[in-house]
Amino acid sequence: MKRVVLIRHGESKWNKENRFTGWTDVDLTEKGIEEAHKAGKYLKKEGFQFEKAYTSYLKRAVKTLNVVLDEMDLDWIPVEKTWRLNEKHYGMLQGLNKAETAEKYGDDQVLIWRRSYDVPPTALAKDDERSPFQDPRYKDVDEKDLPLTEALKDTVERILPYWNETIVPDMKKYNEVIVAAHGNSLRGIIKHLKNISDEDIVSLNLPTAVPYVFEFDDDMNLLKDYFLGDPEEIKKLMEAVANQGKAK
Ligand SMILES: O=C(O)[C@H](O)COP(=O)(O)O
Repeated sequence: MKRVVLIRHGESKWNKENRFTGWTDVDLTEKGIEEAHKAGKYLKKEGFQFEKAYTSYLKRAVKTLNVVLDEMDLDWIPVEKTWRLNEKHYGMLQGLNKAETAEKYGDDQVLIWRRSYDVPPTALAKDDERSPFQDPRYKDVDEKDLPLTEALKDTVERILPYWNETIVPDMKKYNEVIVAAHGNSLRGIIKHLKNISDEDIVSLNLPTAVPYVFEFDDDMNLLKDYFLGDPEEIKKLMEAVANQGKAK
């Protein structure tokens, strides 16, 4: 059996302030670091032995992964970073408060921007200081691949080549790997793995730093998936994420 664990980063400073983050590189809060420690302890207790890890170019995911691996005494395993696992790019919404945006444009519009499969927020200008075109970390990315905004569909389109061409082939030699990424980039992977419809993916909300385990047979056919943790608590955390985009 093969196992891939997906984990969203711990609480970030902008999660705490309820701001759209996307590709903005914000740090974890103390609570976020604690959440990552808790996840690492849990994974260790359950006997996971990751052989490789994958994460994004954004520090909230990188640092979460480091804390998890440290808790598991697995600091030494190979870690591959890729821009393809970055969060969905939130365009002009990046930096805005989600509840205030809902007060201004309505809960329904914010739900479309956050969760619809194919409607992106307004794009950033290429020369906006927040644009990835202005950020040296993306200098090796083909310009045609760099987003100025994204719907989940666009996020899925840039993640799937990485899933299919890097992670799946790696699973020929590894039995257990971990992917530390973001709410929406992971929703994209989960949509693909579980064949979730464009309509049903709207209601999937991932809590921060809760390990989500996917078990596969040797041919990478999905056998089962489950969160590690108390189901009631996880349900409450998911509802809280959903409510972040509602007017107060
Ligand atoms: O980019 C963000 O703001 C968060 O990582 C995910 O936000 P969402 O739950 O509003 O999509």
